[in-house]
Amino acid sequence: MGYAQLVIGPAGSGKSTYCSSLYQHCETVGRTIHMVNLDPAAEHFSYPVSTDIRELISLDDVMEELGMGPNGGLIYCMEHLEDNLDDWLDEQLEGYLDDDYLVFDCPGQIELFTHVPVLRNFVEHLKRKNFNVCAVYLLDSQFVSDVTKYISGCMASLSAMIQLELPHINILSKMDLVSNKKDVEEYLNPEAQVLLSQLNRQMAPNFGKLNKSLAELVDDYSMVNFIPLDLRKESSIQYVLSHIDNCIQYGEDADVKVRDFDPEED
Ligand SMILES: Nc1nc2c(ncn2[C@@H]2O[C@H](COP(=O)(O)OP(=O)(O)OP(=O)(O)O)[C@@H](O)[C@H]2O)c(=O)[nH]1
Ligand SMILES: [Mg+2]
Repeated sequence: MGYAQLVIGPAGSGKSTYCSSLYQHCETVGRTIHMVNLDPAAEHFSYPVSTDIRELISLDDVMEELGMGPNGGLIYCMEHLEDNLDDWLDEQLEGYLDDDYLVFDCPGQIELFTHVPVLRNFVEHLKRKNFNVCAVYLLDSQFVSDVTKYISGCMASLSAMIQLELPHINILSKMDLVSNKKDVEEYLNPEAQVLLSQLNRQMAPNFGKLNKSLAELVDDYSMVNFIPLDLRKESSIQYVLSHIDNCIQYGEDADVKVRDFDPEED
């Protein structure tokens, strides 16, 4: 049984920075995680990359040789990955041990987790290979001060949930940039009434019905529980990590084993 985080979210939401901080944190506490780069356009890394999609295909080559633009080229690269799950990916996965913990740093193109089936097939493949996978969706806290941007971020997260059908953790990133924590707090576990009144205040009256449905949707499915992440604080990283570990049952097997061998218990 392997464990994996699939780190997703809009462009620039802080995925790679999170990956890097997570790696450092794990190093500090003496825990081994393996970083996998799934972004064929990435150039600089502040964590050691143990598996890299660019060894399979790079965006530069695709753009140069096929004359594609950056976004079409990226989709092309990811589809190439999809075509190579059984050979390239499996070869890579064979290099890991049974209960290794992998963190996949994904590209930020929103298409990848809204309607292009590549990531879905990718995680299906990981599941077949006996990985417990969790989607870690990052949303930039800077967008949360505005309720309309917040709703759009929630909808993108919901798309990912529907597309991927994975255990899912929402994270509000870049909390160090939030000067007034109170502004953000009501968005961590928002209530339909609060969202609705804010939406109605900002938008023309003819959106009233739509706003009500959106606010209720967000509330009904209680999909929007955001965990704030402040990378300056080790405790914040630890808190986020423990939620994710819980989601993929990391560490539970170990507990069971200890208990099994405890002579005090029957
Ligand atoms: N202040 C602050 N800046 C951050 C934080 N996380 C990321 N950034 C900045 O936000 C920008 C984007 O960060 P990345 O980690 O590259 O974001 P990403 O989601 O990997 O971006 P793409 O891979 O291009 O989609 C960079 O300039 C980072 O320095 C944070 O916690 N605090
Ligand atoms: Mg990145």
